[in-house]
Amino acid sequence: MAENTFGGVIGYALAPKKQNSFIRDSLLTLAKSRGIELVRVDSDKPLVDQGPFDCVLHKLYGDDWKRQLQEFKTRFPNALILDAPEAIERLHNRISMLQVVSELRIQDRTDTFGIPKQIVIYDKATLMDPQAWESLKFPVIAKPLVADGSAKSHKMALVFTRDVLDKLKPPIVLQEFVNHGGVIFKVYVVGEHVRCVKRKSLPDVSEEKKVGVSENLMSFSQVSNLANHDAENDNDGYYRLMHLDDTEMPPNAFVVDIARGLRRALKLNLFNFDVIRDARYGNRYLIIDINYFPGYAKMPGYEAVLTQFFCDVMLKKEQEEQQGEGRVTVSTKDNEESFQV
Ligand SMILES: Nc1ncnc2c1ncn2[C@@H]1O[C@H](COP(=O)(O)OP(=O)(O)OP(=O)(O)O)[C@@H](O)[C@H]1O
Ligand SMILES: O=P(O)(O)O[C@H]1[C@H](O)[C@@H](O)[C@H](OP(=O)(O)O)[C@@H](OP(=O)(O)O)[C@H]1O
Ligand SMILES: [Mg+2]
Ligand SMILES: [Mg+2]
Repeated sequence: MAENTFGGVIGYALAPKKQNSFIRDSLLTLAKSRGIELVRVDSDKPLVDQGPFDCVLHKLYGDDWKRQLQEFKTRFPNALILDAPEAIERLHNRISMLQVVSELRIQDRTDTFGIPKQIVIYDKATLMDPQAWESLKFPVIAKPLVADGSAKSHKMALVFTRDVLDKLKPPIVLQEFVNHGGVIFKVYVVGEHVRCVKRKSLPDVSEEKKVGVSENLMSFSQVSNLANHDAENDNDGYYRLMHLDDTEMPPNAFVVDIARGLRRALKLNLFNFDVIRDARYGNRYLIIDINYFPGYAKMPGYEAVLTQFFCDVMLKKEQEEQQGEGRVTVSTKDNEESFQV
């Protein structure tokens, strides 16, 4: 969208860690130069008593926060909430999160996409029932069903054999581990903007390893965040070893189509998704994770991307108000509201 002059005030409500990484002076300055003021929401005070805000940008959890957003929306119907809590909640469960992928219809003759085979286990009894997982091929990754941003929700285990399943704590998702050359693609979405970057992932598991592992369960957490891997900052040689540099990116148009499809289906503006390329095929891509409001500051030039997005949001809000619709949100389901530029 072309540069516009519609500025506004955006209240941000973020956990301290997210605030530290996202709210940088470089972002504040650039946004300000385009008429966007970013103001911290004080979580010790009621949201309705703060502002006025044209928009509330948030990543906080819990019923009290949801109630506060609802109250704010009732009091200030023209204010935007980015994004709608009901839409975000879909990403808090690793099953509903990926269900949306199967709803996407994208025309591409060479590349295909989907999700790895997975099952959900709610209790120990089912976990110990061989029938429950007989359709799965090992190794599998055990992921907590809940993906609510807690440290616990990122604790995963690579499970090589069935006999260690009893060590897992349901509710979990068991997802087939797919070899993908040790490199993951992270696709950042900010409204219409889509950016794909390469990151470190788990290394492939060889056929020998599948049968002869000494450790049948390997725990890990946030592997793609472990270090900043780029060619210049390759302290442990991973970049060179895993050929991160040589790894071909997925076709950009294909990635953009998936991103836009997901955005529409999820009714979200701010998210990223993790994609791996199935090493068995080379043109088959699997979406394994979708995250609300990810670490945008890790995206090169995030200040310009976010600032443009804020301007686009303000422009669209202004246009819709001028059209006299009064309401700028698009109603979807009962109680669910979303806004997309
Ligand atoms: N099915 C799979 N096959 C191969 N590797 C996988 C698979 N699922 C996950 N991984 C690896 O495990 C890592 C963590 O998985 P996932 O992205 O689901 O967890 P997460 O904690 O939600 O991550 P994030 O920090 O991105 O939120 C991935 O980045 C990838 O390296
Ligand atoms: O703490 P939760 O709510 O789970 O969110 C995390 C996401 O799951 C991760 O995907 C973010 O890291 P990436 O931007 O590298 O995906 C990660 O980014 P951060 O560590 O920079 O904040 C978080 O946003
Ligand atoms: Mg992930
Ligand atoms: Mg995640």
